[in-house]
Amino acid sequence: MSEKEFQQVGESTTGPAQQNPYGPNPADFLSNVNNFQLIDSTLREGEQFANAFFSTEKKIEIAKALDDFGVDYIELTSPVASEQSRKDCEAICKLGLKAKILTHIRCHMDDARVAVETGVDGVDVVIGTSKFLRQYSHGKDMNYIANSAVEVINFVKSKGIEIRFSSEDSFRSDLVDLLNIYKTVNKIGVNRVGIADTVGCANPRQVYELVRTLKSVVSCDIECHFHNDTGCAIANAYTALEGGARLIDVSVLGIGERNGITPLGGLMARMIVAAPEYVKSKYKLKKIRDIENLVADAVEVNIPFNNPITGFCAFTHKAGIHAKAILANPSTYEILDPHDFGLKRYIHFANRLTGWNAIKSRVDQLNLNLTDAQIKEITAKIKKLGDVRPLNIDDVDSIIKDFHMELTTPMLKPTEGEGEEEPLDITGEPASKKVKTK
Ligand SMILES: CC(=O)SCCNC(=O)CCNC(=O)[C@H](O)C(C)(C)COP(=O)(O)OP(=O)(O)OC[C@H]1O[C@@H](n2cnc3c(N)ncnc32)[C@H](O)[C@@H]1OP(=O)(O)O
Ligand SMILES: O=C(O)CCC(=O)C(=O)O
Ligand SMILES: [Zn+2]
Repeated sequence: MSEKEFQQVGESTTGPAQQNPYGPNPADFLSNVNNFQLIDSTLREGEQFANAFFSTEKKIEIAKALDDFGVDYIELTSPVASEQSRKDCEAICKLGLKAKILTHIRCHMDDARVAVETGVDGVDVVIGTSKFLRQYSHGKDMNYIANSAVEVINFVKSKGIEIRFSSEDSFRSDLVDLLNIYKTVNKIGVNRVGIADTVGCANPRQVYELVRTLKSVVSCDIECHFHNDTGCAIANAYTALEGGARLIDVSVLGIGERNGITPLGGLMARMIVAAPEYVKSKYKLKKIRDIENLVADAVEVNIPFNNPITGFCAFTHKAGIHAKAILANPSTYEILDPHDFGLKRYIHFANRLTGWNAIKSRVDQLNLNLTDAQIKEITAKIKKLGDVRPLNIDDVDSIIKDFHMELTTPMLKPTEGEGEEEPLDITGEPASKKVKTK
């Protein structure tokens, strides 16, 4: 459907989010909903998306766009993945971006030695702690994991750059194992610990509980990484922040392994409702559409129709009841203000679910003078035609203009023998059936 089929309505609303009664509970002193940071992993997790191939130039373009948007960190593919990955990592480090540059490695000295030479601001270290990964991925026990974590962390710290330790598959790991390893790495001064829902199995309640528990055993910041296999990635990120996590991993459009992780745009939609001032002051929300288009083009996908914020109908209102209320006050059916994202709202009135209020607003836009009764009559014609086929804005405008013209043009008297067959208008009704009163 083209934009032309919609009527654009309204100016910026006065902060519907601020009136949201479901905002964070101010009594929750651990919450970081008003004080979170973003680690964008489009150039790491996102490169693991099935369709992704980023040339050096494309990586640089994406990194610059993310930096301009205001993400706090940009995470890059491991420099040991390939020779070009290492060179790209070095090239991005040299750009002098405001965002800190991280690279993501296995918990192994071989990887760490290469990582610290790239010029990154920090290293994200990960190792699987669940039974599945310990048995079938790397084959190491918790004791070995703890020892190699300590070695890698101390080494990276000695280079004067940030270090984060994360357990892969945290939600299928033994809680005691997890807390022990996190306590160990916290003690030796890791900058952050990470929780990863690697298979997307966690729900928001489990996330909240794990973050709160972890918060009671470590003093460093907590980062969270959520896969979206069961559709909880945004909700889990939000509850992680409520529970006291400080950093969330995102990628543009959520691209990553399988169906990906918490999407940057979707998380912004959630967070602007919860913390409007913080989000608006920190991130250039009007850039979201451009960044999504950039990445969508790069990995050859379309933006999903139901994407938060940028889905083609994210701010399009259709049913008559909705349209009437939106025209009166957009907050009736919008929790997000499209203008915050440099976008517009539309009323889709060319269909049989429309109502006379929506049609009246189109009549006003066309600068025509018709009574409410006349507009209701036009609405009935639109619905009648809308029962037969999909409509577009030109259909509706023709019905309106035709009706108006009939009102304002004097009827020609048929000469004898002519006019037995009255002309039908676009809706198939005799033109003379129109109400002529004002
Ligand atoms: C959940 C995640 O997304 S984690 C991040 C995933 N990212 C990547 O995999 C980056 C891209 N990967 C690569 O380029 C390659 O897999 C490399 C270069 C890292 C390794 O390649 P290869 O040496 O050929 O090994 P391969 O990929 O087949 O297997 C992974 C190896 O890493 C080991 N390993 C896996 N995870 C870890 C870990 N967290 N810490 C230490 N070692 C690990 C495995 O035991 C296996 O070692 P093996 O050679 O003894 O079998
Ligand atoms: O490093 C991390 O925290 C997460 C790694 C990852 O991509 C995952 O576990 O899904
Ligand atoms: Zn992941």
